[in-house]
Amino acid sequence: MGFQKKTGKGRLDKYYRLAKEKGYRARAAFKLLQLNKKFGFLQNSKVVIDLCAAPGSWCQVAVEATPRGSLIVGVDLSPMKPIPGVISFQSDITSDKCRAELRRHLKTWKADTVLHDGAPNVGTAWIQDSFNQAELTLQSLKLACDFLVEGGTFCTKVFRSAQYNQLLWIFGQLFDKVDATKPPSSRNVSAEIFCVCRGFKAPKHIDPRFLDPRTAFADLKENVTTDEARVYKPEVKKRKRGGYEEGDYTLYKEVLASEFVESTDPISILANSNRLVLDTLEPSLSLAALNKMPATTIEIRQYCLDLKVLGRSEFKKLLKWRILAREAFGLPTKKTPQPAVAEEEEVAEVEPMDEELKIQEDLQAMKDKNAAKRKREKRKENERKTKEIQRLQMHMTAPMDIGIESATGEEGMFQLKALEKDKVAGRIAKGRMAVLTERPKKNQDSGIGSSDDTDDESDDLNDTLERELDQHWDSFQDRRAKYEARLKRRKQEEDGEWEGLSADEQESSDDDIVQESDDSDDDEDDESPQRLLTDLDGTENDAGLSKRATKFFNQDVFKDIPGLEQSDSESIVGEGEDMTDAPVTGKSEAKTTGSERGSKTASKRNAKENASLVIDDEKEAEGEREQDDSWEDKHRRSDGRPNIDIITAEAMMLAHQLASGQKTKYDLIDENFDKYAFRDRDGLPEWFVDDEGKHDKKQKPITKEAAQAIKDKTRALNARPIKKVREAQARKKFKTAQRFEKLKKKSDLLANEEGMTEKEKAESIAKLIGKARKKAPKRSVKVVVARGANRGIQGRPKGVKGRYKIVDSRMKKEMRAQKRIAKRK
Ligand SMILES: C[S@@+](CC[C@H](N)C(=O)[O-])C[C@H]1O[C@@H](n2cnc3c(N)ncnc32)[C@H](O)[C@@H]1O
Repeated sequence: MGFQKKTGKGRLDKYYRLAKEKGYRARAAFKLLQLNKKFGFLQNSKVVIDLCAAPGSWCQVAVEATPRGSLIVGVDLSPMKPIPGVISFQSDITSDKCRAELRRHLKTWKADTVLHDGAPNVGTAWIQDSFNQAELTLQSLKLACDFLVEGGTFCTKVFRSAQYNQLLWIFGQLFDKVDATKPPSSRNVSAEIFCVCRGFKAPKHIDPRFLDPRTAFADLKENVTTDEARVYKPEVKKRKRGGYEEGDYTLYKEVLASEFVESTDPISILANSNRLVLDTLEPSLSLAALNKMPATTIEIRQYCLDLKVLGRSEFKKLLKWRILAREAFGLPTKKTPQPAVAEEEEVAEVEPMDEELKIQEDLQAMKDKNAAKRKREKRKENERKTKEIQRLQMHMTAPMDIGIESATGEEGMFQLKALEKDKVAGRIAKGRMAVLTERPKKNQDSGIGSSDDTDDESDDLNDTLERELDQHWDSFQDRRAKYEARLKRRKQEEDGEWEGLSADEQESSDDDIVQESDDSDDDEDDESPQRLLTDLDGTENDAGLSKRATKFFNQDVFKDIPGLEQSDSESIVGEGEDMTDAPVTGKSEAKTTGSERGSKTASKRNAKENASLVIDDEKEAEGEREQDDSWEDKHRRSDGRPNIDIITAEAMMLAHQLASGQKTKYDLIDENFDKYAFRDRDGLPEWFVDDEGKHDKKQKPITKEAAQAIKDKTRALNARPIKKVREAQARKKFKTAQRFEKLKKKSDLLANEEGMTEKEKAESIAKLIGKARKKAPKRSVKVVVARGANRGIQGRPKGVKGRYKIVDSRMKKEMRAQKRIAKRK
């Protein structure tokens, strides 16, 4: 017979695993451990009887929990592997033989505790199963009453069935204290419950009716084996515990077939008779008619010979035959119109049970199916979530992705479907169109609501406009916040560099900023959003110069430069823009300053550049500013500091000089005004200008420290593992963390385990840790066969490094032989 894995009902649960780990033969061990922990009856038990003990886990627990040298006797229908310290034998606990055997083992002793965890073969109808279980419990109680010492304990399994209350009542009569409990290790799906009956009263005389299932479960027994059950479920064989009927002491019963046909209770005849007689010595008209009927086939005759061997389908055929016979005899049947109420019932009796059973079965099947489906879905959902979290932890996904995915579920907040339902999507689409098409109209119109549109439409338009204004206002707020932050940052960076400015000027500059924001606030009333944004930037003053440019050119140095005042604002704006927004690089500074000095070439170039910088359109300006913003955002770290990677020794040296205060930004700018800055490039070929551009720079001296710093940096970069390796390392780390987390959970579970001692807990946890620990790789041992030059040598063979083992040709065979012998033992 193949081994069947217990996967049903989630059998491989934690207790199953724990039982395996601890060497218990069944997970049931934990039920007794938990019961004993709660009621503590095994500690003082010197004699224990375990009824229905196989495979023996309760016996194992009993050996552990009882005082050393206690007598433990286990009995079961099935054979049981021996357990040290336990006497076990095979017997039926309902038999007298079992009682005698127990007596033999106990001699004159009495048991302190009787355990019973018996379960008869189940799998038929639930009512039948539970009744059999209750019967078995009563049998075990009977044995307990025979063997228990006064004050002893009886611990038994009971099903929460119709007999449960009767059993509890009987326990109550025989014991001082009865506790019914379900230990945590007992599955919730199981109807089992455990009764711990303490303080056996040991009465001199026990009313035999207590221990007789016929009387103990008197009013329930009839329900269990009805005639219908016997006919429709003939495979459920029931022992005849009720004894013989009054005055009828024969087991074999014959009934005339005509009687069966005429009877109003055909079921009881089929259930209680052995044979339907079709031929009698005395002539009978009705039997003759039955014999002549074409429906009385050989098959039917065979069925009538022995009713006890018939199954459900045969009984059905007999009942059909009966109906045909009744029709032939003119007796009322279900098909005929109902002449008499009394006879109408007889056939109708058969159907309800059949249908009811079917409906019940169908209902149950549907329920099971639904429950399974729900469970499956829940499990899938949980698995999906776990995976997502893992992916997130491994940086394989962004939290946003989860949001999107989860939004696709039923509860998705932003489901388009849901929007469609509410017709919101349509409204949104409509609103958008309105924005695009109605805007120009609005400018032509004198005002909102002045059009001839219907009220609804104008309301929609108002809504849309309002929404749009809100959006503009929000984006304006965002941008203003960003702008102010940037401005502040710049101011901080440049503090001290504008030493030439007086305090008043500084104040005025501050005022300017306030003014700007005020302006922009005022502009809020202006309906053009573009204007809002342009003013917000506020980098220009009335003359078209940026503030910084104005400050710059207000310096005394520029006072005497002719043409600067009348220089077109566009070019100055360009310069101003360059000064403020472009990143400071030697080259750009050189260019800018070159133009300022009025050098012919540079000014020409600048004129070109400035021409390209001319901003005729506010939108374009805005776009550029946005580009600058994004450049700045990109090149700034989250803490607001510039994100510059220094990769050349020259840059490192400059950075060092700037950081140590040896030089200022303006020193660096000044240094760039050299002979190379004023080259006349007019008329030169492009390739030449390009090539010159690469070299017409002053070679700056590089300090030893800067060179070393760059070298170190490069070395550190090179020493860094490649991306793949780093990912693998991260994965490994993550997996280890996961394993550790699992281990922690398991240990917590074990630590909170009720049915274990502290020592056991510590041992189990140590075992878990041992398992989780990465095993050290086995050190390889070189096997050297002792032949040739190695035959009979002492010590390390020549040319062999590391661990070694010398073997000879016999060793393999001898080892195998030893194993064979050990197996035979
Ligand atoms: C759930 S198992 C008992 C498990 C046991 N307590 C343990 O811990 O290993 C139920 C046992 O009851 C036994 N059993 C059922 N009817 C019995 C009977 N009439 N006499 C003896 N044993 C019976 C079955 O053979 C089965 O081994």
